[in-house]
Amino acid sequence: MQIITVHADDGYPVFVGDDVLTQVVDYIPSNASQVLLVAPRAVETIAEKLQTAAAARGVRLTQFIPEDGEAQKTLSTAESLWNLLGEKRFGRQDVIIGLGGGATTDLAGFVAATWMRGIGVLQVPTSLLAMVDAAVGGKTGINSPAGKNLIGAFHSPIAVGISISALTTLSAAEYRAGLGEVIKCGFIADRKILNLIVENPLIKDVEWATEVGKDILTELISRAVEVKATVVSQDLKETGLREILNYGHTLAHAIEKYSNYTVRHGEAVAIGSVFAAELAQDLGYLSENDVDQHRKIFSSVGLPTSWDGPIEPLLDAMYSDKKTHGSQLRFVLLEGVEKPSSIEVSPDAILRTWAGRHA
Ligand SMILES: NC(=O)c1ccc[n+]([C@@H]2O[C@H](COP(=O)([O-])OP(=O)(O)OC[C@H]3O[C@@H](n4cnc5c(N)ncnc54)[C@H](O)[C@@H]3O)[C@@H](O)[C@H]2O)c1
Ligand SMILES: O=C(O)C(=O)C[C@@H](O)[C@H](O)[C@H](O)COP(=O)(O)O
Ligand SMILES: [Zn+2]
Repeated sequence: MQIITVHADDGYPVFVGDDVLTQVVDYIPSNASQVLLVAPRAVETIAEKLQTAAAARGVRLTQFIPEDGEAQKTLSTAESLWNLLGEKRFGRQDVIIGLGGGATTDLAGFVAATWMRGIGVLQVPTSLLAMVDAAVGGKTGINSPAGKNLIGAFHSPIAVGISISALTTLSAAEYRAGLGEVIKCGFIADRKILNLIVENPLIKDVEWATEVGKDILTELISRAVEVKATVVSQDLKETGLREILNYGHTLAHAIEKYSNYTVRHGEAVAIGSVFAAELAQDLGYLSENDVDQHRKIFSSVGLPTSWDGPIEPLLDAMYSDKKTHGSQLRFVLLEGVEKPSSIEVSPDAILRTWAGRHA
């Protein structure tokens, strides 16, 4: 087992191992008398294990089963959770456990951040995407009709437990979507991630990755978490540096919203990162080879690299992006692998690149 420490707020450990549920349960504060477990039906087997472990600790556990996927990141689900916390008389010392994919850890974290102005949350990610990204770093939130993740709070967890064995029940498509965020980390801060993926093409196959390739998968997960931990430890509230974790997300969030969340987050990040590379090439920061590298690596793991819908509604949605300053759109662009920065981009430049790639 490996422990990666995030130095934000009080600091917290991220446990990475085959099965680290016990380590997470050990972090339930000793004065907590109850725990709210937020977990979708897809991870019921792990939820049962957590219930047994919590019972052994003498805490009362209530489980809330949200709708699956992005549909749970809504105000009405958050309200149901607040009502449940009130009904069960949850106090400041009690905690929430978010068990599931990134949608669940975002929701559970947001409810923990807002109940009584903030109670503890333990994050137990079960999708690859949540392991390498969503459960770590303290960004929590829900969506609104105005856009994705527009309502939320920074709320660091007490601890995060990444049990690699959880991935054995994850679908092939969800697993590949998680690789989108892993590759993003490679481009912004760790070229070894890109090398590992190129050297191990079978990594795209979740069965291979969780059996024969388990050591490589574990290294990829740990490296991606290290990237996130290093950035978040320096800039928890995204005053600058943290924006690099948003590589590919300006377009990705617009595509997710426009497609009514039928495009997976990790798939949208792959499309958005390739577009960011094309934009960087048009603006003179990257070469054609760099753009090819983006297309090849994302498509090598079965991720999409382009989007066929119209650009106008996407451009409109991009103006709700949190990196926007006033009316000025900003993109995270690369000047090379491991060289990200946040750059103001005109709508004309976006339209030109979009038109060029469809020529
Ligand atoms: N807070 C952050 O820093 C951050 C970072 C990245 C992404 N996100 C958010 O995370 C969300 C995407 O996360 P996601 O891709 O995990 O989506 P998700 O939570 O919708 O999970 C994807 C699907 O996999 C299922 N699933 C999860 N674990 C499983 C398992 N072990 N076995 C079987 N099925 C399982 C889920 O029930 C769901 O159907 C988006 O809302 C995105 O905005 C947040
Ligand atoms: O942790 C961050 O910071 C990120 O930007 C990580 C992203 O992968 C993640 O999707 C995040 O939720 C996006 O945040 P947002 O502030 O653009 O909504
Ligand atoms: Zn993301």
